[in-house]
Amino acid sequence: MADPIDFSTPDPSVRELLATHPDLSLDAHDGLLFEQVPLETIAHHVGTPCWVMSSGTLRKRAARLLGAMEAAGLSVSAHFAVKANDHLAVLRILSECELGADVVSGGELLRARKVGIPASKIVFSGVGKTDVELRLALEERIAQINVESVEELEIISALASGMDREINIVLRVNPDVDAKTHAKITTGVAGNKFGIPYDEALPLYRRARELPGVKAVGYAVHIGSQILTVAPYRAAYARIAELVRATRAEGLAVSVVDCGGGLGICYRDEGEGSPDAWAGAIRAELGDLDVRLAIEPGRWIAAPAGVLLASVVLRKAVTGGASFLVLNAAMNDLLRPSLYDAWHGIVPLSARDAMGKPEVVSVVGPVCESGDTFAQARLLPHLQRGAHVAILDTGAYGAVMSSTYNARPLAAEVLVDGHTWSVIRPRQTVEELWGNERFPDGSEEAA
Ligand SMILES: Cc1ncc(COP(=O)(O)O)c(C=O)c1O
Ligand SMILES: N[C@@H](CCCC[NH3+])C(=O)O
Repeated sequence: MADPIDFSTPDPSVRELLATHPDLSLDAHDGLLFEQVPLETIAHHVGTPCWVMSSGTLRKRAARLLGAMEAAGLSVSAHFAVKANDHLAVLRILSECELGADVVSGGELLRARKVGIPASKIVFSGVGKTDVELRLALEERIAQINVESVEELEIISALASGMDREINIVLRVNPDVDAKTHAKITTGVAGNKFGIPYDEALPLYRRARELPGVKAVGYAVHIGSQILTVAPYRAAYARIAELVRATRAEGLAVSVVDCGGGLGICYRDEGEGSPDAWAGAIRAELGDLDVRLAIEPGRWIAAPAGVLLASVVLRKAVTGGASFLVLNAAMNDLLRPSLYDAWHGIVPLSARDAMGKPEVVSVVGPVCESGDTFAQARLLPHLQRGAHVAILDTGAYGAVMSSTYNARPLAAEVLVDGHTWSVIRPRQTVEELWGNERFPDGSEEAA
């Protein structure tokens, strides 16, 4: 007899999706479990939309990544890319796993410090750090600032000298290597705003050695996100190795290479980026350089550790076409499908629903934008009004990219750990949406 949840479709079935998500399972009685917690329980008590993060998945994936580096014989300091998920509870778990932080704003820096990540384990990237943010980094004495332009180098030098400080700087190089990822998340080809053009890196390194307040210690490279093959990494690292050798040939010391992040995950059926292959690329190209190595992973650790729970508000029938399944989650919650046409698995929470007769539907949110679409022409089990679903792989670039567009309060967040769960951010109230708004006459209430 055919497996009732293994229906034939170009998209992965519920069973196939669960096979690539080991901490999600379908229990005949309790429905979809994250670790050992029935997600229906959370939907029932907390309501939807609701983000759910798994502590166990975060820990396992952090350990797996660090283990791959170690197995390759590499001593690497790992800095979690806080932009992927900046919730304090998530950062605390990852800091307990020995990860430092890669930050791109003063706010992220302070979040990392708030959970006790030592300044010595914080690196600061980004093309437009403000003076206020740079002063904060200098005051905190973070490990290094990844510099993205000559202009920024001069600003940091002036600020640091004014504060009588010296800070380690690493030049982020744009190696002009195509990461073969989505155009909106590639960062390492000429023309992207990120990094210093390859040919300008060594002259700038020379210049940095002459400037007060800054100590050039190495190079960084980050070519993009959701990278699934090792070839772009090898190409980028080979160029960095060449640069390190050329720099040393001039008698200049280089002690750090920051290999960036970008390792991709399996959203659909693309297979996930391999930590072993990534570690192999680092070892092959940079292993004999005698430098301190760093990585900045975000998505690979956090994305599969999160789901977004939503309810079916209604089914909208379309004559002669696929019905719309309108959810109570929307693009203001999860922006990735609207922004990048990203594909996310959608799985019913109830075991009975998950085994329902499949049909082709379009899954949309209620926001007034045609782009507010989670899935087009998706084969899903038949779902009725009120049914709950989990949108998978939303632990990275999910809640952090939410907005309150259409006056929709930010969704609640829950953390599961084994059999237990807790609310780590209550649902925002409508009153909180306008709590900071004032009328021009200074009053807080409409007349
Ligand atoms: C400088 C830098 N480091 C690390 C990351 C993390 O990337 P990912 O989440 O793809 O690992 C990013 C985001 O792409 C980044 O811009
Ligand atoms: N926000 C993007 C990734 C950008 C990574 C940051 N440079 C995503 O959801 O895939």
